[in-house]
Amino acid sequence: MSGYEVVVHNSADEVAEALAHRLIARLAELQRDFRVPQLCLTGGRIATRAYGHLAEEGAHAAVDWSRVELWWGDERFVPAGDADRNADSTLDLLRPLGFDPARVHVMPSSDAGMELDNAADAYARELGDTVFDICLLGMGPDGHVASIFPEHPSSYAEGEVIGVRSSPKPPPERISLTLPVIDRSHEVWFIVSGADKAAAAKMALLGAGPVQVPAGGVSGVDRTLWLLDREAAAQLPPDLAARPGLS
Ligand SMILES: O=C(O)[C@H](O)[C@@H](O)[C@H](O)[C@H](O)COP(=O)(O)O
Repeated sequence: MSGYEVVVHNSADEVAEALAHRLIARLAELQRDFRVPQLCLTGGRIATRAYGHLAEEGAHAAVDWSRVELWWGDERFVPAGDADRNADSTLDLLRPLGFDPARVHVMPSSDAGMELDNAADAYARELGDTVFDICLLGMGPDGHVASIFPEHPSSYAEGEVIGVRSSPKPPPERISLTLPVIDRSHEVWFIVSGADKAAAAKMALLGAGPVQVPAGGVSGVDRTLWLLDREAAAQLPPDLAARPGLS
């Protein structure tokens, strides 16, 4: 288990740009070592902005996108094509990069012919013992990550992939990786923006437990990186946060 690094950017857009740049650099590095990087994506507004930057800048980068394996940390259990799906809009944005469909592991939609728990089990089988090189995570104002919510059965869940019911944030049914699977990632990168995240960021980084603040229960094996904007970092002790370029 790693300690964590905290980098504070001036704005949400700077966080999104920084994420895109870091992804390009790290994926290129992994490929130079002849690896097929395993990248786990997240939904949310800040991630979506970052994928926009990635699509623009990634086309000219030293990354062979057809040799990057894509996974998702969670998905809303709604029909394919529903505007609530994380993967559909992300793949639209990333289309210019030319990912290999065989390496794109989308979580099942609700119209795929499986009920929720079977769909979660199917994704667990697809995942097998995959270890993510990089797992991206947004964080909700309540400290939720993926679809693991505080004081909710999802925060106690065992296994690797779970069906989530009665999600405090709609839609109510979701599929999510569990904390143990996220924690076996080599690197976990949080991307967090906005004043409504400040209290949860503080609690997570100052050691709150995973049931109270799921984000606080997460760490990568080699690295746990928090990229925040100033608003989200507003309640952190001053000695905790580095400025960009220092890490
Ligand atoms: O499934 C969801 O309900 C959201 O995708 C959610 O988990 C999101 O990732 C975080 O709330 C951070 O999102 P923002 O980047 O939009 O703040």
